[in-house]
Amino acid sequence: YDYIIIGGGTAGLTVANRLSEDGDKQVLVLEAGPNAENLQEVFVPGLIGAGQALTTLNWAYTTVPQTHLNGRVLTINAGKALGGSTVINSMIFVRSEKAQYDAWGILNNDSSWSWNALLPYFKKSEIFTPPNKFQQANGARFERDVHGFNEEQGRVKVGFPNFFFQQWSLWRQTAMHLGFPASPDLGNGSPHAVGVAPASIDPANNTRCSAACAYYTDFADRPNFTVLTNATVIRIIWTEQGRESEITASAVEYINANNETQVVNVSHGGEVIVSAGAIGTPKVLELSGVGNSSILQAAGVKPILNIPSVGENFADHVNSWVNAFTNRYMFRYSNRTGKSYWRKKKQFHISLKSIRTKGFYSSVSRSLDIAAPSDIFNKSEFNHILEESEEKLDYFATLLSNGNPLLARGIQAQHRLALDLYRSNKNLPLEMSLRIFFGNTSFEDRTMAQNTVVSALYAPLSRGRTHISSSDPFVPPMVDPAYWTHPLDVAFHVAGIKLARKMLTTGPMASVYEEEFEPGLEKVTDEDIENWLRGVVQSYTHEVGTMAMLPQGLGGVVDTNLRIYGLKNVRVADASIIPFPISAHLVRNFLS
Ligand SMILES: Cc1cc2nc3c(=O)[nH]c(=O)nc-3n(C[C@H](O)[C@H](O)[C@H](O)COP(=O)(O)OP(=O)(O)OC[C@H]3O[C@@H](n4cnc5c(N)ncnc54)[C@H](O)[C@@H]3O)c2cc1C
Repeated sequence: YDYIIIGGGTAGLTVANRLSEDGDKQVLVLEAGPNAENLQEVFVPGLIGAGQALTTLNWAYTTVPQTHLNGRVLTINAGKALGGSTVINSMIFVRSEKAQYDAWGILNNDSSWSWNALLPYFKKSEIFTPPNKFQQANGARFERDVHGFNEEQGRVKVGFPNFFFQQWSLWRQTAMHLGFPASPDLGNGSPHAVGVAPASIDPANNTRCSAACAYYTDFADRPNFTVLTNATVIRIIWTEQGRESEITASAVEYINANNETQVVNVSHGGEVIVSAGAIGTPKVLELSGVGNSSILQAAGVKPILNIPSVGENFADHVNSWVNAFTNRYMFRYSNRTGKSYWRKKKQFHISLKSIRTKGFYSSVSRSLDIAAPSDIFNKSEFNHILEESEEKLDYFATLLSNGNPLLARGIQAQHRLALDLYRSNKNLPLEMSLRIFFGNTSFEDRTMAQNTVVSALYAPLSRGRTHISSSDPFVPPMVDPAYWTHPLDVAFHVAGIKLARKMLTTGPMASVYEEEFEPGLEKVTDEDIENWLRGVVQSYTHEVGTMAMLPQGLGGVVDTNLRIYGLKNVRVADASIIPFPISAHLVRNFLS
């Protein structure tokens, strides 16, 4: 094969589709999971929770006990199917603040990684359906200039939901009362606002448009585009020619559905592209002998190339919530026909009719409110917080870099940039969204009359790591996101809970507020909230950064062409290359 792609997920299928446009090139995708596109739990948007619960479609990585979260072990969901995480994700298709994409280019001294340079590709990837009158009446807005409509080139079907709860309009009005502008488009690079999020859903039939739907199903008959499912890659095999810079991938070893070991060869001049996700990719590289030599030796793998930053620089979003009782009014909802579904309680009834009639299950509708520092801190208070972080730049860069001096410089460069962006209100630390079911209370134990505001911590400064601990490919990797290690992350998250409370109790949301029950009104001070949060915070499963695109002098693993330093023909294309987390929900748009 001219190109062997390890992992048929979000980025892997995108790359495979585009490469196979050249009919002279043979492209192979090896995907560990099955093709699950025909499962109702996958294609019915509203059954999203059921999809995640299917452990067969979810790697469900577990973390080591988290020091700053009361020693709790958290789960990080990641899709294990053709289409990767887009098979189980929430389908929100928004973009981050321009300055955050620009930060990638600044860190790499390469302006080809910037909002302006990426926007044409963002547009190329999508087939966008503008909102109709019903969707506009429910708050959907779009700016034509930032979207793609080309049915020849576009692949991901993107549009607005057809189903809206009444409370979302109250939520948006409340946000506006609190000073958030109404967003003209949450994908326009200025998402510090409130608006209705577009979703990767096919408007023709209200079904999920995963990466498999976008980049594989309609192209499966290309003779040069081969996809093997249930194929778990064990390692890359190398042709060593003496000098490190000439280490060349010659083949890839995988285990097929019958548990047989197979080898596929890379053509002369061909390439291997690793797209196994932010946890899967460093694992494949480490099993192949590329990574921190001491970690590899301890795991029983012969080192081929010592790159100590492989698996480091791990960043993830986390979330938490405020739950409040509400009155019945909130649960009457309208669809196109204006019909009331108040009495319908079987939430997990698989409703194909619902997607036909644009009912509850036809979308995962979200109105998002993206907050900046100015929304949660007053200026002098925030300056003080930033000064404290600036004084400790060295300390945290060293602490978070696991004894790797080059990466310490890289983390320090990221932190400096993040603090500068915070100062100019361009690093957006929180996403707020209104939901009806969220938190630790099981679905069965919930009363219906409940509102949740989810507060997600974006742009975190904490960095952790993931590494193999065994040469056995079926032993899950060690995952330590080191959540909440940096005090600025804690300060933002506590402030997010206070903002969530304020949103629930400000008009017009206040008109449907009855009483808060989580964290509970007895949690008054910042310290009370912080202590409660340590016991409940969850992963938002937006992990990035473990094969960071950074200069070698800053502890990078890949260059700006996504080639791994020191390897002749191996690139990485997935969330692991993102050096600096962005404030979007999260990277689907970018990886497409
Ligand atoms: C539950 C959930 C909700 C989310 N909600 C949203 C959202 O609403 N909007 C948004 O933009 N983002 C969301 N995200 C994040 C987003 O979906 C991911 O960041 C993105 O899809 C990651 O893409 P990727 O290409 O890096 O990895 P993935 O899409 O995860 O692809 C990696 C692929 O590699 C395969 N693989 C791994 N190891 C091997 C191996 N050894 N051999 C062969 N194959 C292997 C995996 O099975 C998988 O298919 C969500 C994520 C999750 C998990």
